[in-house]
Amino acid sequence: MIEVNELTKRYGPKAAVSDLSFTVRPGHVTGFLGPNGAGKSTTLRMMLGLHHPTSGSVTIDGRPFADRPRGMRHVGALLDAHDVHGGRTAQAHLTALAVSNRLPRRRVGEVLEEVGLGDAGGRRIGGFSLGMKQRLGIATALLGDPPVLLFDEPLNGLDPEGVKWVRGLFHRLAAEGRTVFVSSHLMSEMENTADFLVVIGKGRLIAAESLKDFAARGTRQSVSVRTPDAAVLRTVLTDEGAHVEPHTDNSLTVTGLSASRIGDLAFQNMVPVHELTPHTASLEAAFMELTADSVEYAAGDAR
Ligand SMILES: Nc1ncnc2c1ncn2[C@@H]1O[C@H](COP(=O)(O)OP(=O)(O)OP(=O)(O)O)[C@@H](O)[C@H]1O
Repeated sequence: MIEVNELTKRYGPKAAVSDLSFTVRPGHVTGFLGPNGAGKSTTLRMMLGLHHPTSGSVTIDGRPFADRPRGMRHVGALLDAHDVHGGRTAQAHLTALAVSNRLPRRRVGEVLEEVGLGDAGGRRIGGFSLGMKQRLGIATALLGDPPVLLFDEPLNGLDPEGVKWVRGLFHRLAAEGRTVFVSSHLMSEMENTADFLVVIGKGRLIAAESLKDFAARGTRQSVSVRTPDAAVLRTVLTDEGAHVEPHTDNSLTVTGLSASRIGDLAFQNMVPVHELTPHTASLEAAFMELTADSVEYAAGDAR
């Protein structure tokens, strides 16, 4: 479990992270979402003891990461896929890390296979595509077989097949009981990847909850209803306190009542219903709404 307690990081007068508190639990994939510049990378670096907080603390399973002698055996991280020596082969890069962290050398072959780079182990990293570098970064995080895994934008540069593979891998790692914490600035990337979300904007916490609860915060749920007696049903639903928007094709868009309540009311008033479709709020819409005030640079800012 990762516990972030009232974490603040200032660079001069600017606060990159402000009074941030949240918990990341094992057994789930938790998405760490926020627009560009929200403070995700700064927070991840503080989790790993690479940046010192101005105030507050982060513990991983009860202790700061810096106090963990087992290092890569306890926490695996991918922070920047480009941060590797291009002249080395993937195999040499991982072997150096295995040796310096006293990990068994056999892990090198295992993790290369695991990330689909089994045939590329002998090639120089300088010739790797961004997607291959991401896979190598994931292999590095897995090298120590750690219970806690942190990934900064791991889906960047992956093709659709690669994205599908990463999602499967993260779900499997979480199902094994590990803590999997994954950052992204795109809700679309997290939608089928994470079970829980920690959302930040301008360094502050916006939400820490399940994906389902997060979606429910956004645009209100609406229901499409189609009926030959649109005028009658509109009156019935409005009397019940719903907001009803009529359309020319005998359909209504209703907010403020559930689909089942609308169906019951139509039945009680003998109004035939030809369609009743609930529309849940899109996650993207919820994310845009909640972070709208936190975007550092929006289109139209340039003058
Ligand atoms: N070393 C630094 N010196 C000064 N300001 C910094 C430094 N590192 C980060 N910042 C600022 O802190 C804020 C948070 O940056 P950070 O990289 O953590 O955001 P992020 O959410 O990871 O963004 P992105 O999705 O663009 O990577 C930004 O405004 C950034 O400009």
